[in-house]
Amino acid sequence: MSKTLKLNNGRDMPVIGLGTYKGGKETAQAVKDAIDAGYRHFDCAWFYGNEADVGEGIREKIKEGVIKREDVFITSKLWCNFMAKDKVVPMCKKSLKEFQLDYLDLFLIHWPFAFKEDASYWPVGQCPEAFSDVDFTETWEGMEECVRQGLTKSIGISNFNSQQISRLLESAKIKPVCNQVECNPNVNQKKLIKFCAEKNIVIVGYCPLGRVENAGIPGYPYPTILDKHVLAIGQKYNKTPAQVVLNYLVSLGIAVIPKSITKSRIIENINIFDFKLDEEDVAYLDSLNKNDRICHFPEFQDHKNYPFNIEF
Ligand SMILES: NC(=O)C1=CN([C@@H]2O[C@H](COP(=O)(O)OP(=O)(O)OC[C@H]3O[C@@H](n4cnc5c(N)ncnc54)[C@H](OP(=O)(O)O)[C@@H]3O)[C@@H](O)[C@H]2O)C=CC1
Ligand SMILES: O=C1CO[C@H](CO)[C@@H](O)[C@@H]1O
Repeated sequence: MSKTLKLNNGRDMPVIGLGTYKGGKETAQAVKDAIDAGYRHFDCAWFYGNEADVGEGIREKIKEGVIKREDVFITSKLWCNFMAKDKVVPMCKKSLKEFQLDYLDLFLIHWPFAFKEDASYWPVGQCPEAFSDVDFTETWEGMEECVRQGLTKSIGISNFNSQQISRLLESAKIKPVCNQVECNPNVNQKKLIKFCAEKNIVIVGYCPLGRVENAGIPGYPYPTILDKHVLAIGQKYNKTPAQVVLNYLVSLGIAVIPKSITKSRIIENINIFDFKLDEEDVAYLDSLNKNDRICHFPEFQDHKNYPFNIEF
């Protein structure tokens, strides 16, 4: 069973969650395998188009008597085309309908930048026409309304930089519990983790395994789970490179959401709490940091709320 992190509203978030992006038709089975393996945290988004599949897996395990709804922590996210204040509650309700659930545990603003509602959902080649001026401070008022209406227990942000977080905190009535950002040894986010910890905001690390299926594609950072030295570190503890990397990330005080639809890997990725890396191994993993992201999307860098034009 996964450990938990305490959120600033007193709720607990399991440290290991199952990522679900591109889980495809295997998603419901992966969710069920994950529940059997001890996962109680599922990371989803309207943009992934698989909330119905995740909901199906959860409901089947509830029906089998393995879990109750309150045992699992379910996250979804608001996509960039729906950031106008009056769109937030309807989009949250839409996600709940897909899941066939009564409430979410966590609802996130997926990205700080907004697209026009009628633009494509991934408007590459259509910028800046597709950019919307709607600011995330306006969106946040809609997120707060979701809490008031009981649609979600907690709200948070994703892909926000430190300046954007400070600006949001100036007007927020309900504080974000977390900031979900890319985190793996190529971009270990130590500065952002420290900044957020000072504000009692937890970091959830996405692409923790460096999205290994993209290895070798030009422009993608080389996934550190394929690094020969990381393999050797794993052999020392009788652990796989993925387990080494996940253990390292969790030791930074964050939650992680590795995605897998492969039962053996789903089990592998949660069995990371029974060893502690030696200082020299941590130092090696630290040395891999280059602030090099998989999800940096330079096509949106002229948007006023693009998050990666500053260091963190
Ligand atoms: N907020 C945001 O903007 C973003 C959020 N996310 C979230 O974070 C999650 C994780 O990120 P993601 O991009 O999926 O990438 P990950 O870093 O989790 O890598 C997933 C890949 O690693 C493979 N894999 C899983 N476990 C192992 C293992 N033990 N050994 C070797 N290979 C393994 C998977 O294969 P297989 O499935 O075939 O087993 C898959 O190809 C997403 O699914 C999504 O939920 C991701 C990106 C952006
Ligand atoms: O959550 C996500 C999954 O990955 C996508 C594409 O790489 C991202 O755009 C998105 O934020």
